[in-house]
Amino acid sequence: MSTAVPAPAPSGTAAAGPALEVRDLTVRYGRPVRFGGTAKTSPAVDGVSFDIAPGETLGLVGESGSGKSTIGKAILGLQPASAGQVLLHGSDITRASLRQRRVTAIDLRVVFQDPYSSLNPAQTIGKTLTEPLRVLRVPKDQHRPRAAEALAAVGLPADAIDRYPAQFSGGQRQRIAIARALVCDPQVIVLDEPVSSLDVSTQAQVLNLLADLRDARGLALLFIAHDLGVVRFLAQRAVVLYRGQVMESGPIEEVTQRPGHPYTIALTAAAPVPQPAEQARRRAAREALGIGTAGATPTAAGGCPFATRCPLVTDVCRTERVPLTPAVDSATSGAGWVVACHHAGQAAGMRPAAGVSGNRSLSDFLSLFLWR
Ligand SMILES: Nc1ncnc2c1ncn2[C@@H]1O[C@H](COP(=O)(O)OP(=O)(O)OP(=O)(O)O)[C@@H](O)[C@H]1O
Repeated sequence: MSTAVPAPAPSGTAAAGPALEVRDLTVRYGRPVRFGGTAKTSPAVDGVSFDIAPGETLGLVGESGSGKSTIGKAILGLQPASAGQVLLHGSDITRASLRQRRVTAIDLRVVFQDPYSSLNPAQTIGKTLTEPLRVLRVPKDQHRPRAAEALAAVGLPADAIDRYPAQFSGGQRQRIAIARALVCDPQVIVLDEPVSSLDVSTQAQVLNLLADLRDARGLALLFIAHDLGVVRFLAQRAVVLYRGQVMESGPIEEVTQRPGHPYTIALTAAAPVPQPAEQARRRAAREALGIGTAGATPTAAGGCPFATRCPLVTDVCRTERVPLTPAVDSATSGAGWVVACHHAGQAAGMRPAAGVSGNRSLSDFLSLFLWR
């Protein structure tokens, strides 16, 4: 069971509740039959809770296989939840019928990682953008003006509407995918690794665009990524996942600058920094941390999932899962900062000197990647 991490009220919307809430979400894929019986698979997502306020970005971060996309799919109704709830503006949409999903699809949109496979090459951009409007039965005379408005919002020329995906670069295609999400005028967008397939300078431009759109429209963004440095650029808060469980969660400054869980510390040490000497120092520090490889055997059910890789592991970690509890420094810093570690006090001593790079401007973001 995890602790919900409340979203701070953004300025001007103090009375508004969260746009999106995920409560104790558990997702299990399939149940393989072995030797004539049923074997329960371990859940891909295990008791995850968070919420996102209007105008806020929550970063969902973790290495491959940690369950990030599964959470995104469960929110969108593409993968059934085994337990828990998803609420959109307070309404439970966890088990919404297709008909109900048609209504929530106006408010809840998605942008996927790969702008090459997510756009139909045989359709004009106009047709792609107006498709959700047709499905949502928006009056036809509004289709073209709304598509044009969405293209303008993402900085593409008006004549893009009659062109085909092949006529655009990867970054422009991702802008088109964002325009397709915006055309319904949504309040929540799930961004599943939206910049991972783009080159570095294009990544920065798309992240800047997303920040501008969020601020101008009060969008709630769930930003799924494996890289804490990228998450830091856009998110106000972060949830760190490992094997489907929340290891740490809280304000982005705390999670990236003073991580409290050994797993977050490992992710932080893996994030790039713009100074080569510091990058080399971190590489050495990372090796000295003695954190095992990503493919390590999972811990037996009931213990901390990170126990087989953790340099601080003791017997209790192998048998008892610790609930999310306020981080060691949380009395003096951001509210809602929680860590699931038996040895969080000791873990603080493993932190790299400067956390993830504090750079947030476009040029600093670019320099961050030059030293990768
Ligand atoms: N359709 C599926 N059937 C069975 N298992 C699945 C399926 N999709 C994902 N999984 C498993 O669920 C777990 C979480 O996968 P998920 O794709 O959500 O992780 P992720 O953090 O998004 O990883 P990545 O960054 O590589 O996309 C993994 O162990 C994965 O193998």
